[in-house]
Amino acid sequence: MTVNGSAEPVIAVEGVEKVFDVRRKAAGTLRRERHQVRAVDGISFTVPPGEMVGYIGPNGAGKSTTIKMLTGILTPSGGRVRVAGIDPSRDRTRLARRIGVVFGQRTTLWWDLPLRDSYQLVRRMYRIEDARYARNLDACVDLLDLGPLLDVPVRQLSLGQRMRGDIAAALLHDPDVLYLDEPTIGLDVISKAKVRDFLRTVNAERGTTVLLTTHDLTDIETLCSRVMVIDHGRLMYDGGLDGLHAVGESERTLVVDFAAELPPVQVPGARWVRSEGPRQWLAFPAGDSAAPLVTALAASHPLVDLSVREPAIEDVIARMYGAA
Ligand SMILES: Nc1ncnc2c1ncn2[C@@H]1O[C@H](COP(=O)(O)OP(=O)(O)OP(=O)(O)O)[C@@H](O)[C@H]1O
Repeated sequence: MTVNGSAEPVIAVEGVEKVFDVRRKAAGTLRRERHQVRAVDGISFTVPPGEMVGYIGPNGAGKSTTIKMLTGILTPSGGRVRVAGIDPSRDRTRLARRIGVVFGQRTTLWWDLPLRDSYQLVRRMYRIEDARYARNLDACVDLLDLGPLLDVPVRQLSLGQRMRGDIAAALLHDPDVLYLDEPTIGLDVISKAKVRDFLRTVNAERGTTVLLTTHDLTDIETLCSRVMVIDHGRLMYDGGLDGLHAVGESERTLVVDFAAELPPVQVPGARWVRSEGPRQWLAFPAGDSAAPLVTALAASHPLVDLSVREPAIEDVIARMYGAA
């Protein structure tokens, strides 16, 4: 990748705005009034090559609009965007060779074609040379377990299989930057883990820069060193996940099944939340490790089972605003 090794950011966004003109019916009349929606309202950030950044926020916050401006689908109303040194809205075709895009909610594959044929079309579209295509396809097939799926039409794939197929398609041309919009939405636990492992490997081995939009905090925790939070079109936070938890005073929950019904247990570092038969819920700061709690509980009471529940990203954000 050409920008790798230099201090140049691969994504540079400076004071970017996107205003939509919409017409809405005025209350109590049949008239339609003009109205402006500031979907993105003056955002600035840079992403150095090889970083994996989470881009999160509540519904309607402006995430997709930002990503569409970074891919060149939408032209900003103001400000400046550069991706791999290219102005996306001016040179979308050139940019397409440098970026890969995956939307969890829809496929970029050909519905009636087997995966193998879809990949051939991608190869022709991007004019990927034979050796590189073979190398990238082999790596994706291997790491994403796509071998048995290559001859299956896309419409017959499960959501998790299709998502793995989509991610491979986005990487065949070796993009510098990968945009992922809800890549684990609707997937089961095993498929989610596979997708996350794969993304980590791609990032580590190829140095691909990743911008990830998700509502699943575990995606962010397992993949991203940095998170940006957007709300009402503005960047509310840009930093490490620990900082977000601290600002949001967020908590994780330990769900413990004891061998017998017990009075509320008291453990240092945790707060009893509720009990239901032998099951108890204990909250602890999201930035802390669960290990000392588990050790303390196991030492004092026989345990049958336990699990840790992550705070929903909406809760973290809601608390963040509550604390602000
Ligand atoms: N083409 C459009 N025309 C008019 N308004 C739009 C358009 N696209 C987005 N918006 C508005 O811009 C705001 C931001 O939308 P956007 O889709 O970027 O949010 P988001 O953060 O991606 O939300 P979600 O998590 O629900 O996908 C919303 O108020 C939305 O209704």
